[in-house]
Amino acid sequence: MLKGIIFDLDGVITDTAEYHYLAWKKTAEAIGVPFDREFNEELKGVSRMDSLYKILDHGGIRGQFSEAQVEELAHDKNIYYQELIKEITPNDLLPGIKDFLLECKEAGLKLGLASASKNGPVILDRLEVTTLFDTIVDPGKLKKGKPDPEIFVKAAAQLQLQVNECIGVEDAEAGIQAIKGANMFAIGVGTPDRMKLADWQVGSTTEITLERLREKLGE
Ligand SMILES: O=P(O)(O)OC[C@H]1O[C@@H](O)[C@H](O)[C@@H](O)[C@@H]1O
Ligand SMILES: [Mg+2]
Repeated sequence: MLKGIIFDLDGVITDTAEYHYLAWKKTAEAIGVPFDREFNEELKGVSRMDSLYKILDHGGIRGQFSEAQVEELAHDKNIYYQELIKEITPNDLLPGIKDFLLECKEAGLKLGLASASKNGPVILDRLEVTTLFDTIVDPGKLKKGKPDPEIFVKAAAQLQLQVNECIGVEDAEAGIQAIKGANMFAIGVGTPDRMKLADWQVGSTTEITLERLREKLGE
């Protein structure tokens, strides 16, 4: 029986996925690595350092950078990103998502956040939805990032629920793999070709309601 819902943040609750894209594009192009939306899909859900290594590998230039230089590039990306998220307000919540969160709370479901982003708590505050979440997984304490299921398994444990009592919501292919790896039902926000592994694919967050979810779960 459904008792908890575990959400990704970027691209599910707010459109910060676009800001990550812009900040990575600026970082990649500054070091001569071509960067487009197609390649960006591979970075969705992936931690800051792992994303940067993917970019360096994509350009075939990983060997040219010392560890300290890589740290500096990651730091620069985060500065660009933090500049972009400065002006976030509750108006930046993706359509329908606040209603869904409230609906779930009213139904007594527990809500968790499973985002790889270290900026997650600040963004939730700016969106004024922090108090709706019963738990937030600290991405700094994970051994493995998405697509590993660890973050979703941990979120369920923090909610004091079994994995089969929880479902996950994601917009990244790596995120859907993580949810499925945790043996949970996955809602995928995105195009059918990218959300192939999802149990329920939606093109927009407006399509997600508790009634429809219960129908999909057969409850
Ligand atoms: O750099 P941050 O804010 O810690 O975010 C890490 C990752 O967080 C994920 O939620 C995003 O999908 C990734 O694009 C991002 O790289
Ligand atoms: Mg995401």
